[in-house]
Amino acid sequence: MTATTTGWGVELQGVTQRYGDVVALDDVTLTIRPGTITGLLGRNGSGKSTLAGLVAAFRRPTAGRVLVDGEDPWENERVVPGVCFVRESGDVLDDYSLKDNLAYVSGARPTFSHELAGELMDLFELEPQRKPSKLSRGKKSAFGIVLGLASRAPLTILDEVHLGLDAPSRYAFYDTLLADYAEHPRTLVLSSHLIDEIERLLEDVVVLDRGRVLVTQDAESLRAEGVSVTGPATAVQEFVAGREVLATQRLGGTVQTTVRGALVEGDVRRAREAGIELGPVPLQDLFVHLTDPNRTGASSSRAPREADR
Ligand SMILES: Nc1ncnc2c1ncn2[C@@H]1O[C@H](COP(=O)(O)OP(=O)(O)OP(=O)(O)O)[C@@H](O)[C@H]1O
Repeated sequence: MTATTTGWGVELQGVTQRYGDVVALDDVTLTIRPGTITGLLGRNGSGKSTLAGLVAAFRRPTAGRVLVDGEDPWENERVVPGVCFVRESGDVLDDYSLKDNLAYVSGARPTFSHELAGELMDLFELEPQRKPSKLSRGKKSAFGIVLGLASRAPLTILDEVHLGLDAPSRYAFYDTLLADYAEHPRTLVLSSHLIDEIERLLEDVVVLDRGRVLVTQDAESLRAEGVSVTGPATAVQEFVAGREVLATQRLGGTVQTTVRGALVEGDVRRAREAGIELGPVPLQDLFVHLTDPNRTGASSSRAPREADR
């Protein structure tokens, strides 16, 4: 295997995945840059796990092409050992101890770090002699994380693995992930519908919505795209005219509108003169607005919904 230090990239070209009548992914084209931490975000059922499963070569797409480090991963002896896909459900040998599971995985992963595995086992207080079937949900998730991070695979996909962890364990996971990523650059994909906690980790963001790509962008520019505009109703209405309005709330004569689209030169001065306050929008809020099923059109401006009035 030619594991690079900067990780493997992923490309999907016109990928469709059907399960009978269900179209889980619909003509998806996107790139995951090598050597980045990418957030694979989307509401329940949006197709995140399906996409991850295709990249990990668990199945072949109904149509389109999946490329991992430039090659089709399906039954690919070079690529498959370099892709580590950890699901919350956990793909472990339930009748074997954690220690035996670690031995099994390390044998299949040339990049596996026993040192990091040991550190993480201690951090999450996992006893090597225990069997996965005897672990609590949180400890099971933690063990998945041990396998995922210690594998140091050039492409690691962690699918909702942190959801079962309590808050201290989640923060320990985020810190360890960042520290290890800094020392051992690779491609990490974190799938989640809970964004507030992981957003500080993300360099790139892919948002899926009902099987389609809604956003694929670097996190910094996506953050800069969301602007909260607050002030007197008429002034705000004039200021946001021609912009993509994601949501509007009214409180008496004051209106708070969330718009998508980076500020342009002169906006800050114009806002100040009109008595308008401009502020950032958390990625989580932007995600909620973008994936709102009542939202029409991804790029056009729209009038506030009735419910907003
Ligand atoms: N094996 C399957 N058979 C039939 N339908 C499936 C199968 N796996 C997924 N689906 C359907 O495909 C769609 C996408 O599911 P997927 O699990 O990929 O979404 P997700 O974004 O990972 O969801 P969640 O956040 O709830 O885990 C859903 O409508 C789901 O019901």
